Amino acid sequence: MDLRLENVTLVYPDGDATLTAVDDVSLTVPSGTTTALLGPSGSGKSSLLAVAGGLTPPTSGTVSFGESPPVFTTTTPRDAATTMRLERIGFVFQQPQLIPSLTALEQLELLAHLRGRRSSSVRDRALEMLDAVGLGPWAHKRPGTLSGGQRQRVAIARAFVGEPHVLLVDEPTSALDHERGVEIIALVTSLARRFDAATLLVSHDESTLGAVDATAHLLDGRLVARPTAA
Ligand SMILES: Nc1ncnc2c1ncn2[C@@H]1O[C@H](COP(=O)(O)OP(=O)(O)OP(=O)(O)O)[C@@H](O)[C@H]1O
Repeated sequence: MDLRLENVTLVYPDGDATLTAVDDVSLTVPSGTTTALLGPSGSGKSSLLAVAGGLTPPTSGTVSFGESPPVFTTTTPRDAATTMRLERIGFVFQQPQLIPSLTALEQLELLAHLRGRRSSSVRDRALEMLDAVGLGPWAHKRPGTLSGGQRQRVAIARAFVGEPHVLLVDEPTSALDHERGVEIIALVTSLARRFDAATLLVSHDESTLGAVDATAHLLDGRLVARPTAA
C-alpha cells in the first residue's frame, strides 16, 4: 500500500505565537519503495515522520494508506492511532532501543506478541526476519554482545516482524561509520522491496543514500525541488 501525505501542516504553539514545523506537504511513497527525507536541522523532518506515524495529529491535512480513507487526520482518536500503528506501521529509530536482557530473537518475539500475532507463527517469522538481515547465527545473542551495526539490524528485523504496510525510519545511521551506514540503508531499501513496505527514511547524510528509490528535500517545513546551499 502506498503511503500518501496530503496537504499536511503541523503547527506547534511557541510561547504567545505559533511555529509551523510542516507546511502543506503532499508526498506519496509507493508500496515497496524507499524515499529518503532530507533537510537541514529544524526543517521539519522528524515532525513530518511523527505525523506520518500517527504519533502527532496534523493541524490540517491527512495521511492515508493506499486508496482507503485517511488513517490519520486532525480528529483521529488517540486509541485508533495507536491501533493503526501497531497493526500497520514499523518504526526504526536513531538508536536501536533494544531491551538488554532479551536475545535478538526474543526482541522480535516480544513485538510480534504485542502485535497480537499467533504464538505458533511468531518464532518462524522472527527467525525468518533475523535471517533476512543476516543475523540468523546471532539469534540467541543479547544486545551487549552485538556490534552497533548488528544491533541496528535487530531493530530493522523487529520493525518488519509485524508485516507492516509502512516503515518509518529516523536517522538509522547516525551512530554508525560511513560503510556501515551505506549497508544499513541498502538493507532497509531491499527489505522494503521484498516485503512491500512503503518506506520513509529521514537522513542527514546524503552520501549513504545510493540505494534509495527517491529523495525529498524539506526546507522550513516545505518540500523543495532541490536542496539549497547552506
Ligand atoms: N514538540 C515541539 N514543540 C514545539 N516546537 C517543536 C517541537 N518539535 C519540534 N519543534 C520545532 O519544529 C521545527 C522542526 O523541528 P523538527 O525536529 O521536526 O526538525 P528536523 O528537521 O527533524 O530537525 P533535526 O534534523 O535537528 O532533528 C523546529 O523549529 C523545532 O524547534
